[in-house]
Amino acid sequence: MATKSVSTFLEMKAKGEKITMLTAYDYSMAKLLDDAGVDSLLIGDSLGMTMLGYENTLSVTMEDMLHHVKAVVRAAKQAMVIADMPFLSYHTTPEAAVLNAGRFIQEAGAHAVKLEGGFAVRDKIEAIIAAQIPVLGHLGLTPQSVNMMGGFKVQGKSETQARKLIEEAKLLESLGCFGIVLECVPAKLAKMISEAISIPTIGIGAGNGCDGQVLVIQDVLGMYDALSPKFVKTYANLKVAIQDATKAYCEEVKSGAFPEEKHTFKINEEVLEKLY
Ligand SMILES: Nc1nc(=O)c2c([nH]1)NC[C@@H]1CN(c3ccc(C(=O)N[C@@H](CCC(=O)O)C(=O)O)cc3)CN21
Ligand SMILES: CC(C)C(=O)C(=O)O
Ligand SMILES: [Mg+2]
Repeated sequence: MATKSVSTFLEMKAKGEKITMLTAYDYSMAKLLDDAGVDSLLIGDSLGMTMLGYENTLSVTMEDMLHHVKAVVRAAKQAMVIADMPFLSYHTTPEAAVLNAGRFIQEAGAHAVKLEGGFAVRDKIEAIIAAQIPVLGHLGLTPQSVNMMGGFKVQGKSETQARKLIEEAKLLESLGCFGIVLECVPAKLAKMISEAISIPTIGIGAGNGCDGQVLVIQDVLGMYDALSPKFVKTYANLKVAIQDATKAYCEEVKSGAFPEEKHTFKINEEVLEKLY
């Protein structure tokens, strides 16, 4: 089966069919999610927090990202694979932005890239799209601006902020982005934006009026507790499952109950005889 693409996203919005997206950072998880039928896999720079243990996403490099994007691409058979551009990989010049976006396509095999911001990164988005690389926008809470925002806070609550968000969403549409992630934006504003543009909005903490939803997979599976944003729904509690399994394994190794005979390999008795 061919992978889902930019046109799939646009058709889904036109038909009113919701788009599903989850983050994935490694082969085995990406394979499970792809087999389960998720529409798109995002290698988020949130991997800096969930996979690498940083406090925010600012330390993540192109090399960190490429390593994980390559692993996810190997697993994806039907989902669209989107690589998140890390801090500083698209902020300097349009040329640098194209070359870095291009590495995700050429070296890693991603289908599209995502980057944060509106007016401030307009020329970079234009240049990447001119190079025929599909771009997913990202507005609202843009974690790479954490030091400007003074923390991970809901965005677009004031009239000025809300107007800016609406204008930026229209700008991204006009530049040719194939969708926009709306992160931590009031639900009614996100709905208004979704209705005002023809490209899909993918919400995270932005309510049910968006055209699709994205969450961080560790949050969905209940295996990362350094953060607990209000917008997360935990669909499984793997923290408990993983810790119970770990404790059971350790107990059985200590007691000698594991491994059992069925977990072992045999040697011919005649060979053994010669060794004695
Ligand atoms: N595991 C994980 N999940 C995420 O959703 C996520 C990451 N990591 N890393 C990158 C960013 C950071 N994100 C965050 C982190 C914290 C909040 C948070 O605590 N928000 C408050 C809202 C505060 C306010 O009222 O302004 C909340 O209560 O949800 C939100 C988004 C979303 N992203
Ligand atoms: C939460 C999503 C949208 C993201 O940007 C990430 O995982 O890095
Ligand atoms: Mg990100």
